[in-house]
Amino acid sequence: MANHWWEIQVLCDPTLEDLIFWRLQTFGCQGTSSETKGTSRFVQAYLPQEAAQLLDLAALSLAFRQDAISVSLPVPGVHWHLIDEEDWASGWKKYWQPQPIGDCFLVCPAWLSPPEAPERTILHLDPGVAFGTGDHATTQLCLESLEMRLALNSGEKQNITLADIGCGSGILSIGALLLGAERAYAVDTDPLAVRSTAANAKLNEIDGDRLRVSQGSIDRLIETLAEPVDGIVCNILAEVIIDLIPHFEAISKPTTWGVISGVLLDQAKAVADTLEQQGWMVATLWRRKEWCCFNIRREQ
Ligand SMILES: C[S@@+](CC[C@H](N)C(=O)[O-])C[C@H]1O[C@@H](n2cnc3c(N)ncnc32)[C@H](O)[C@@H]1O
Repeated sequence: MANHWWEIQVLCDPTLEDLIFWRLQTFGCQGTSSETKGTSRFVQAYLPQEAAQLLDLAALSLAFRQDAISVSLPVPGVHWHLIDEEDWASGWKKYWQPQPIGDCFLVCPAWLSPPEAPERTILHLDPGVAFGTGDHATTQLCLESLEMRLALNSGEKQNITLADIGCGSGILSIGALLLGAERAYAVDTDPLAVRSTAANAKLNEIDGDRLRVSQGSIDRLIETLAEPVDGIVCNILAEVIIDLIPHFEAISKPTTWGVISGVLLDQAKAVADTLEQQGWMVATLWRRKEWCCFNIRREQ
């Protein structure tokens, strides 16, 4: 029995209520209620915290939006928050165990002792409230892509620099640095993520000069980077990524590659079209569950 729950609140046109209930139940919600608010219906649903991550909730919200648009009704207002977050902060840790990712990594919660003589590279993590425990398919796809780029090209990796846009817990930057990249420039619009990335860099004994983290987005990188980077990682949502892609060029050189995730399969075409329009070639497209990850490079 979970102690900590997502409370999902949806304010919708009454015509959409059944469809919203169906989506919430399919999503795994275990309790729902609804009431009238003015001319709308207010639906609440509950889900154990460990059953969904923020990207899943954002995807659910997108599905509500698309349902409404497809029948020309107003887009529902959707909010979610954790109930009992204070207890959750210590409670959820019980459920998180060391997790192997790809061929190289073992993501290890900071409060557990890592295995002695590990065969894998240990990535210590305490994400706090930031996204990026390694549990989500998109984070895994990005780490595996970085592994392919860095571990498999060991001769070329020494001088690699990386931009990590939407760094969350810092897991991707830290993974790249542990694989031998020289420096990562990480940004996130959420100040809690910035703090989490800096703390996780310390946990992994990564020098502050190798992982430079600041609050902001790609505009912050454009302002501050003295030179273009060798690689870009960006695991956010498709709508955000589509807006960011036209700015990738400003921090790139002709050989720059990218790892892009946070994209649902049915949004892949829109992202691929934008990449192509902006001079990026999709080298591989990996998928896991309903998510995909683009490995891209500049079109020569
Ligand atoms: C899905 S999490 C990814 C975290 C981590 N990189 C990973 O792969 O697990 C997305 C992160 O992007 C941040 N974010 C959202 N929009 C952004 C934007 N426009 N620019 C930079 N960061 C953004 C969020 O605050 C969140 O921490």
